Amino acid sequence: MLVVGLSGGVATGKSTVSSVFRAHGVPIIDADLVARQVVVPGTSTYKSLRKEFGDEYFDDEHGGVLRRDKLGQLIFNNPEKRKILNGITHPAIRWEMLKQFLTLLITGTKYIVFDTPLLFESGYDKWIGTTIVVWCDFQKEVDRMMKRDNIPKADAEARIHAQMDIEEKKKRATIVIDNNGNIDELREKVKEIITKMDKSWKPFIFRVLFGVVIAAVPYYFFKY
Ligand SMILES: Nc1ncnc2c1ncn2[C@@H]1O[C@H](COP(=O)(O)OP(=O)(O)OP(=O)(O)O)[C@@H](O)[C@H]1O
Repeated sequence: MLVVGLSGGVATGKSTVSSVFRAHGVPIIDADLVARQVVVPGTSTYKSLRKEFGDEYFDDEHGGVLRRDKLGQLIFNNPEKRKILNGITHPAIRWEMLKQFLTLLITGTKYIVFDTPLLFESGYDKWIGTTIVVWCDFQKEVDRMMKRDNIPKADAEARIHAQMDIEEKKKRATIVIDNNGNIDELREKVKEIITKMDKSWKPFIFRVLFGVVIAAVPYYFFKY
């Protein structure tokens, strides 16, 4: 199975790109979604967070859900608290993503998209054959974020500056998608990429190699 890593800047269009893949029937492992799933009330991660950060970060009027905005504000300028938060959530996120990955591996899907904003920061890109970075000009990124999230310009700019420079991500990517045009143009670009991937032999070659490795294990086990 070929794993395609999808990343980019904040609000540069990753979700829009992944929705085109999804509509084409390609399974998506969405790191943002997983990060939300592991902190739903009742999970062990939720309980650890509540114990560590206190009740004020949970909305008991709405089922006790985590107040992500409030916690986000706390950790934005507090590296120590951010480290604690990551120490609690990251193992759970990694485990959940691994489970999803293994499930898809068994189903024999041709390729999957691994949608994660921090693909390069986390170092996962080293393990992934094909990486896609979607980008747009800084001003467009700020405007789209302000409009979508209803936040002031300074906050949008701060969120962009908190991430790895988009030029660095573009340099490391296998495929770069320019999203300075309109949404229909973006969708067309993604469809072209999907067409090329559908024709690619890479997943087939990976599958054969995987089959050889799987067959070799019992062979050597019984032989020696
Ligand atoms: N080409 C485009 N023209 C106009 N608006 C766009 C375009 N592409 C995306 N948008 C809009 O910009 C916003 C951000 O897009 P999207 O949510 O896909 O980005 P994202 O990279 O997934 O964001 P995040 O980093 O927050 O996960 C959305 O409101 C989306 O509708």
